[in-house]
Amino acid sequence: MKKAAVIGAGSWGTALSMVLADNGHEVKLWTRSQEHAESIQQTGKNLRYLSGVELPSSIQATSSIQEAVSGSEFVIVVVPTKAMREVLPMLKDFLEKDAVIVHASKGIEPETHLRISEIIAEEVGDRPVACISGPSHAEEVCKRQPTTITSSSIHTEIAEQVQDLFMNQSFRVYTNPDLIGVEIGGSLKNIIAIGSGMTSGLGFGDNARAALMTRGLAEISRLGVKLGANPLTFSGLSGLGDLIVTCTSFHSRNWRAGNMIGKGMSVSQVEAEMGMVVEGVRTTKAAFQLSKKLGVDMPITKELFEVLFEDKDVEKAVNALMGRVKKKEVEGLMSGFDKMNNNDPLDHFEP
Ligand SMILES: NC(=O)c1ccc[n+]([C@@H]2O[C@H](COP(=O)([O-])OP(=O)(O)OC[C@H]3O[C@@H](n4cnc5c(N)ncnc54)[C@H](O)[C@@H]3O)[C@@H](O)[C@H]2O)c1
Ligand SMILES: O=P(O)(O)OC[C@H](O)CO
Repeated sequence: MKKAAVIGAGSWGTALSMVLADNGHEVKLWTRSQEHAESIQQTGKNLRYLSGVELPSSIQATSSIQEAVSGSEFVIVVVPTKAMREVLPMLKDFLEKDAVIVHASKGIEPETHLRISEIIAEEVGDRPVACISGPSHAEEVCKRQPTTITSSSIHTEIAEQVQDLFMNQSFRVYTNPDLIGVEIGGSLKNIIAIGSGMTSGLGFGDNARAALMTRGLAEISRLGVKLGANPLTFSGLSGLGDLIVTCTSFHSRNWRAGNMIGKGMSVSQVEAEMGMVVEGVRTTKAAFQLSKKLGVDMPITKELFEVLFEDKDVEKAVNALMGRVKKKEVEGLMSGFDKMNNNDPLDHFEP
């Protein structure tokens, strides 16, 4: 039995608390407001974010970050990316010496272009950090439906500790040492999910969605490899896996946001309507900036940036993508494979 603090009682923090409680760990779930903590304690439910779900009674909700973090061996941070710089300084002084920080959020910071593990390093200093990411909608995890994710850390033993912490019969956890690839894949799929929702909002069908997902993965991989990721990570759970789930599910906030924009709503109207974080909007800005800085061609991200931040008409964005000059498919996709040490890509996957 381990002691764990989950920082952020939105849908994902709550679902992860359930996995940890199911595994017999002592779980403190930190909420931003005292009222929310009291409501969870009194009703045994998170009425705001996962209303129909009965939480294990062992989960202790608290609005005291000191109470949550002190004594915890694992601190799982699950707030939206834009809240990281507010929350991390609040918990920093209460961290135990050997506490492992795990983050489960998916985003890149605009302007700095930092991944979340890099923001953590800036805010709390040099500590063991892991990221968990993969195709995992909270709505299904809390029903204990089969889910697979990846635990990633540059320290193999930390990734494995986190794997052991979360893994159970309905929640299967793999490890991957490629922290850059895992964080980039999980963050950038949200951009493509917004685009996928837009195509449905515009009335397009399966062909358009499949095109966007495939070419989206190509540009995610191009940027990731430029940043130092292993290209094969993008065909794993935190890459292709998460892209599939987010681009094809009504659970996805990013997909739903794109769908509403495709039907004609403005970005601000959509964000107000959702009431939950839509990470892909800010990440589109960050990825667009990064692609320009690094000279990486990301045509889908560019068009979505113009729709989301420069009021470009969605249909004009589609026309711009479809009317690009002719290209070879495979050459661009394969660039970066030379970074692999091994000549046989299949050797990189464990059975
Ligand atoms: N929902 C999912 O199924 C899911 C799955 C995997 C990953 N994620 C990722 O997890 C992260 C959190 O998503 P979520 O679905 O739980 O979001 P959510 O909108 O359901 O909840 C966000 C939580 O963060 C809190 N919060 C917001 N701003 C804050 C601030 N400034 N300070 C402190 N707390 C603040 C909110 O009160 C809320 O409890 C996102 O990065 C998301 O991409 C979500
Ligand atoms: O609801 P979304 O679009 O934020 O996606 C949630 C998760 O990232 C899916 O794995």
